[in-house]
Amino acid sequence: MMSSSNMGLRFLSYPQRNLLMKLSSMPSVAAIASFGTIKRAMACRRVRCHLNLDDSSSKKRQLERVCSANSNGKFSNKEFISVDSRLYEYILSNVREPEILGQLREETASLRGSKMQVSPDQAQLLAMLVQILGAKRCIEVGVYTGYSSLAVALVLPESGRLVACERDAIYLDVARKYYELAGVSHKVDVRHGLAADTLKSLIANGEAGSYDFAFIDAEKRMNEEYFELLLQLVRVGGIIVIDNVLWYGKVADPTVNDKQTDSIRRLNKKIMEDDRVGISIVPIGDGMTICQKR
Ligand SMILES: C[S@@+](CC[C@H](N)C(=O)[O-])C[C@H]1O[C@@H](n2cnc3c(N)ncnc32)[C@H](O)[C@@H]1O
Repeated sequence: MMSSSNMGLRFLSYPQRNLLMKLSSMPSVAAIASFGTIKRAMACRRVRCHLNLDDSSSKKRQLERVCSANSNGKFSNKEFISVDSRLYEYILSNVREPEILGQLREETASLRGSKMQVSPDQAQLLAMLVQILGAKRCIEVGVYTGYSSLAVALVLPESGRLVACERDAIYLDVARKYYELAGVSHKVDVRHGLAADTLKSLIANGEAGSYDFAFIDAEKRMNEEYFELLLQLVRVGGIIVIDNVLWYGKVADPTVNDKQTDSIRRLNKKIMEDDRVGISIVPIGDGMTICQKR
């Protein structure tokens, strides 16, 4: 049996668990706050903090977690925390993950691309947003094996509908199996094909302005197109969530200029300047932007 302090580890496969334990023993690794990105956390840059090297190691660790945003005094030296592996484990141990989602996560862990899955804390946030909105009509772009879509479908009312867009049929087989097991198949309208085509067909079908909630989590270079199409499909007051907006921290690193990073940066800037939506970047997982249509 797992001790309560290790409860968060139940979310991890054995290789990930081992990796996390290694990370825990490395005092200055700022593990990125994502279940799906623990491997990448090994390469994660240290967060620069004001450290007193004479302090005890526990005090040092505390200071490492509390950092100061001190860019030209613009943000009044506001303090914030970085999530290391121990703190992230604590967060995971406080996530209420439905049993069926846990089973899907375990099954997915052995599949190619399992790191693409959103983390349990992210799925919990998506489900909560759907509930706060009282959403009935939702869209997901990028289903993979169905973890985030199942989290949403589980909290939709019986009359609710989730249009689930995915181009890879093999992943959809797993997703469909879990929709069945969870008893939510009737709420999920699976669309196998390119997501942009599906979104355009919904618009052509007169469904613009009729959706409450959308989640974008597919090919990052397509995000701008997905965002524009979804902005047509979502009603005023509805929400669009975009995943991976921090891109493992690369968006803030001026030395990184690959196409994917550039496209994520460009969209972040565009959305920041876009009066059509209210916005909030939430540093959960690999970063999510919550946009509310005005
Ligand atoms: C990051 S994964 C989605 C993870 C999922 N939201 C979850 O939490 O389990 C991205 C998925 O988008 C799919 N995808 C990528 N490009 C796509 C496209 N143009 N149309 C539809 N699906 C696409 C991929 O096949 C992959 O399964």
